[in-house]
Amino acid sequence: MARQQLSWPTMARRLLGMTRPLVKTMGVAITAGSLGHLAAIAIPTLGAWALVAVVQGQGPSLGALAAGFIALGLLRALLHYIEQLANHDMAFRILAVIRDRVFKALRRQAPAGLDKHDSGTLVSVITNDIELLEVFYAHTISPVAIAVIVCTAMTLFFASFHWAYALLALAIYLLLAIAIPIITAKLGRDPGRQQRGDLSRLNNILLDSFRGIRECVQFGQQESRRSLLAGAGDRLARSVWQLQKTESFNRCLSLGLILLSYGAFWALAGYLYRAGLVDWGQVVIPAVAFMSAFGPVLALANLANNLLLTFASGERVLAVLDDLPETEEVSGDNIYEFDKLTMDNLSFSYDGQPVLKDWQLSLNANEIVGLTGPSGCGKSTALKLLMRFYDPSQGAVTLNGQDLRTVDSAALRRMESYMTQETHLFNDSLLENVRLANLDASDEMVYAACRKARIHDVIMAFPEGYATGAGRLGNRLSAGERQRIGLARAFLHEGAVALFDEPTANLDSLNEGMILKAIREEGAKRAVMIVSHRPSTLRIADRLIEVDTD
Ligand SMILES: Nc1ncnc2c1ncn2[C@@H]1O[C@H](COP(=O)(O)OP(=O)(O)OP(=O)(O)O)[C@@H](O)[C@H]1O
Repeated sequence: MARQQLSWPTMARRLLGMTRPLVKTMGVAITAGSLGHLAAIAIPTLGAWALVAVVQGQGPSLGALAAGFIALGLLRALLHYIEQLANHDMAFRILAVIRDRVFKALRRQAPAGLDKHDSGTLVSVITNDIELLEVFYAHTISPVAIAVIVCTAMTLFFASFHWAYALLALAIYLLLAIAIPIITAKLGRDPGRQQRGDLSRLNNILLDSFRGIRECVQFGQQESRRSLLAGAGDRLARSVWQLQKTESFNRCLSLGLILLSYGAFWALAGYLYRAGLVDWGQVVIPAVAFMSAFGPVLALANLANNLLLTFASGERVLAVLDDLPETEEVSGDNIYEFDKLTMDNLSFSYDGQPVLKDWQLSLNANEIVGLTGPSGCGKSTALKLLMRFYDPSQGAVTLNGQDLRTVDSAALRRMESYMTQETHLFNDSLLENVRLANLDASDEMVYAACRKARIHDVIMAFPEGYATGAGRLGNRLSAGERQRIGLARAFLHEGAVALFDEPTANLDSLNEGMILKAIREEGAKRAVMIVSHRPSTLRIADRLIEVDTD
């Protein structure tokens, strides 16, 4: 992930940009929220006004007053409901859009781009980080607008009694809504990032430990693993604690300021009264309104607390969206015939680390080419370049003479199948696990591919046969059996080119012989490249390429 550190305004602008299609819903939330807060402030203010009026002998009837309170209360409830509904409707719609964009970005980057990420971080981004953006969409945008509207309305209301009230209120609002969030943001930004980072580190260690549980047991590493987990848990607890301290400080600061402002308002009102600038009704009514009007601005002051985590998450989500794929998808014409795949003077580096240098290689229709060489010399990397998971740093891979960088990506995937050293089984039936190599294949075609890969009898021995769920089998399939499922997929794929990376590494000599015979038969209708260290496997090759690292 591009670990960019975005400024809060940049991030807010980018996250805000995603709300454009839902601007009407946001308008409803802001209108309902502003009116709802004004209705809430009007309840105690109406009480104060009635009190003053009664003392002056011209109060409203009790019935009218009660009706006013009830109407304002109901209005407040209804408007609050509408505000929350609109905000959450908008937030969850936007989260769906962001999730979709993140998955699209991951698809664009897969498979090569994803090698750079650890799966724990990606899982955190896809789940927790996106969820946390809800705070921004449901509890940040409209509260800011609502606070601006309500504070402006209240400042004007106070000015109608005396300009000094308005000035004091405005100063307090600005301190609460701007100064305190800025202080909190400064203090809490690093702890926020730290907390998100520590959480994904903990996820990584957990996933890693699950995957390596057998090695832990075999090599007696349970205790060291436990202390690694405990250490990550402690680090997370410390960063959460640090964040909590910032939040508590923020709350103390805002509540302290509000209490001080009560005193300041009463002192100002007392001064104005003694100076004969206001009557006592103009003391009580604005003072009660002042004390009741902090809801929206307090929400704004507390917002910085929530935004610390939300923006740390936003940074990670945007980093996934901004990550560039290793290779750009190309859309062009379909390719119907396969003639030749070549590497011309090709060099390739992983992040500046050279792996392949001046490679020359060709694979013709209906031939089997063996590729061998010392471990780490770049054989698997060469297959990935033939699949265009990566583009070369120098030179080119060409298909029928055309640079792979200009070949239609979907057509290329239809033309080439690639069996890797590890076969991943999805949590689906074995039938579907094989069929994913060719979704149009009938059940009979899947069985035939499995027979060729010498896995049919193994599958049929399970009580549910091909319907057996791969997830339920857990680790029951041996490495060789998994590998043969990978082979069955390669046989089922109808592309003109089949690339095999160590297809017989986990097989006994009997199975190896049978599978090589099947691959040999494939070679009659497809171009096959086999990467292997085994001379017995390479014997079926028409041509052998030996990589020389000197
Ligand atoms: N995604 C990657 N990022 C960085 N380096 C990588 C990556 N994949 C492989 N390498 C490095 O590139 C080199 C070539 O790896 P590759 O897997 O292509 O070798 P190989 O010849 O297939 O090895 P083996 O015979 O052991 O399978 C190795 O040094 C490996 O560590």
